[in-house]
Amino acid sequence: MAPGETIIQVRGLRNCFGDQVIHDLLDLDVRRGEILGVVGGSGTGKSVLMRSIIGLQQPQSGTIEVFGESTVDRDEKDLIEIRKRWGILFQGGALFSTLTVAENVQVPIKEFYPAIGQAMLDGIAAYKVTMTGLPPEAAFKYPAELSGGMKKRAGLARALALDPELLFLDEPTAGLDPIGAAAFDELTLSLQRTLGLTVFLITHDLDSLHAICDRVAVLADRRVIAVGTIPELLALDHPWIQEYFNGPRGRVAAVGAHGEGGRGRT
Ligand SMILES: Nc1ncnc2c1ncn2[C@@H]1O[C@H](COP(=O)(O)OP(=O)(O)OP(=O)(O)O)[C@@H](O)[C@H]1O
Repeated sequence: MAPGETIIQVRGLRNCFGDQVIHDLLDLDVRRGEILGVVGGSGTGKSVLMRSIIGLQQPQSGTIEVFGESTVDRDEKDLIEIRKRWGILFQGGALFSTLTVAENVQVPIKEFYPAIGQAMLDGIAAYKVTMTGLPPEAAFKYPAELSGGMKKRAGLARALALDPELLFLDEPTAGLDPIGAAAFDELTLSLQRTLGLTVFLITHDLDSLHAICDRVAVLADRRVIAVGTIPELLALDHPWIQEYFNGPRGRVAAVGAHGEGGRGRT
């Protein structure tokens, strides 16, 4: 696939839980090589959208293609080849608490490549741990021994275990202090550039949107109401978009990213 080509295509998506309609007629395209920020009020269905895309949530209707293949109504084993091509950092890191960081990183490798020997597994885990900016000794620690920021990095190391082309990040900077969050943004951007990743980034973090996202998709009214760069979104007259980006926090984040010394992408 060429850069800019659609890597995730969602059309007419409908998700309900009982009487509660979460998504209706939702469309979205994610292009290869971009960092797409996904924003929306709490409960608008950002995580449900991600879970639908990766085949963990069966929608009522609609189509979803990732790398040109449907992820709807597929058995887990049908999705094996696609699952090897993406990595996921779930909200909160979702590390296995009884495994060390290295063992956590090795979980997806063992699942998909059971024949790989322990020495190579250890080598890959050490490399991924270093790649995410953790000290080498962090590989031997248990999640409970790590700070919040280190847990996120360990989760990212596991998400990168299989050298994915596509990375899903669900609120990676939530719970981090501003310095830790900015450092995680830098890491995401540098990995995306170095590895040529496409990143689907669910976030509430306005600083992250300004600092690293190429485009932002806005979820409201059960669908994606707009996708574009932040200046493109600001030109729209939607009340939630105006309130979000032009409210007090939005303005501070914009000054931080585009003001003196800033290097906003959008
Ligand atoms: N398995 C489930 N069963 C029933 N309802 C669910 C389920 N998963 C999600 N929901 C509901 O779907 C809605 C959307 O949830 P989701 O977690 O996707 O929101 P979100 O936009 O990611 O929110 P936040 O920003 O607060 O994380 C919520 O009202 C939630 O309660």
